[in-house]
This record gives sequence, structure tokens and C-alpha cells, in this order.
Amino acid sequence: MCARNPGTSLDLEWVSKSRVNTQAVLKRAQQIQSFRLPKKQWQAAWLLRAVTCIDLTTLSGDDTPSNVQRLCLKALQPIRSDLLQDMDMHHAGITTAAVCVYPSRVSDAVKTLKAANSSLPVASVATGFPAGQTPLQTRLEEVRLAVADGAAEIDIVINRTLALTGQWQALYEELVQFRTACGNAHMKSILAIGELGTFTNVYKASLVSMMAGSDFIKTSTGKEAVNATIPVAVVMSRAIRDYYIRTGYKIGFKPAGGSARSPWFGWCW
Ligand SMILES: O=C[C@H](O)COP(=O)(O)O
Repeated sequence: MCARNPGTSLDLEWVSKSRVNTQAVLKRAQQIQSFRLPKKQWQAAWLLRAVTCIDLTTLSGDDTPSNVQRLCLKALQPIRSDLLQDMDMHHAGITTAAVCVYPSRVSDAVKTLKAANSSLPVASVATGFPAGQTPLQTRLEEVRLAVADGAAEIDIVINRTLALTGQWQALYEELVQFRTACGNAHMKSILAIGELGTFTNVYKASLVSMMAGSDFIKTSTGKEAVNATIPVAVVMSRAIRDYYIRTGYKIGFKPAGGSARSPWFGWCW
């Protein structure tokens, strides 16, 4: 288990001078899309691995304790037992990585997983998810309440107003406060890339989020018109690589974003 990212001071020069070459990103994304996928048992193995990286999620206004309970039980047994038997993987203990819910549903998930004697982490969105357009104090209190209810991961949303107006110092300071409020809970910073306008803003927001101490950077809330895309994944992965080269800390990448109407998968890598 690598050491948790403590964050760094804000390197405003690095952020300000960063520029993304769009054509190069699009070319790299096309190359990736042309890669041949593994077949047969190798494909099955990769798909099983992918399932173990999923944050199984429900984020709807009609979420109830019972559908959160069903989500948790599905997270504990995401693959049909006959399929696992056929792959001789029925003893592997395949579960998803976590479940992800709204703050008000965290206690339901924690209660269900405790009753199942499971240590599966509960992730909670917070900080005014999905828009983040609420006062800072209420966004911070939302983090604290979710952690107090047992969330082991907090998926915060960045303040896109600050990112779009180039207020990187103010964004960094907000994110540092969220990281402090998270305490031992891991912080995933949702960039909401569909609302950041340019690849350069995605790269800069990635850097600022990691400098503020994020454990993961994540593409989307699943509520924007544009969510995870391969070009954006290239940009964010390169930001993660550049941050690692500079600091030695490995940050997780979570491509996310699906229909708001049904439990969807948030991937973690
Ligand atoms: O941010 C919350 C969810 O992870 C959104 O992504 P999802 O729709 O892929 O679960």
C-alpha cells in the first residue's frame, strides 16, 4: 500500500504555465482506441479485475434505505455464482471496490455492510454534489457529517466557478479544507470535466487537486452532459504521471459518469 498523498504547497507557476496540446491528446486517444482487447479467458480476467475497481453507485433523488441495501448486497456479489464457478473464481471473493451514495444514505450502507460482516468501503459524494454551488461552510459540514456516519471515502466536487475564472489559489485553499475535513477518509476530487471547457483547464484542475492532497482525481459526477472520455483520461493520467515524477506520490484515477437514472459503475484504477 503506497503512502497517502499528503499534498504539497501550491506551485502556481507550474499550474499557470501548463498548456495541453489538444491535437497530440486526440492522436494518443485514437491510438488507445485502436488497441486490440484481450480475448477469451484473458478478457474474462480483465473484466473481473475491472469489477473489483468499481464504485457501485446510486445517486438519485428517489434513493431509499431499501435500494441502498440492495446496492450493497450487489456490491458484495456483483458476478453471478454460476459464472464464477465456470471461471473457477468462486473462491476469489470478488466484490466491487466500494459503494457510493449520497451523504444521507451513508448510514444505511454502513448498517447493511456491517450486518453482512463486510469491510467494503462506503464512499459518499459531498460538497454540494453535483454542482458545488453552495456556501463553503455547508459544503465542509457535509463532508464532516458523511465521515461521522462512517464514509471511508469522500467524493468531493471542485468549484468549477474558481477553475473557469483561473482562481487556482482559491480552488487549492478550498480543496485543502475539504482534505482536512476528510480526516482519515480518502478524498476523490471530481473535476466535472464536462464543465471545465478545455483540456488545459482539466490538466490544471488535476494538478491543483493533487497538490491539495487528493487521493484520487475523478472525471465526472455522472450529472454533466459530458462525462468520462478517452482524451480526458489521457490528460488526467498524464497529470498523475507528472505529479508522481515530481513528488513520488501515486494518485488514483476514477473515470466516472453514467445515467443519473440507474445505479451505474464508477471505475477506479
Ligand atoms: O460521482 C459520483 C458517481 O461516481 C458518478 O459516476 P457514475 O455515474 O459512473 O457512478
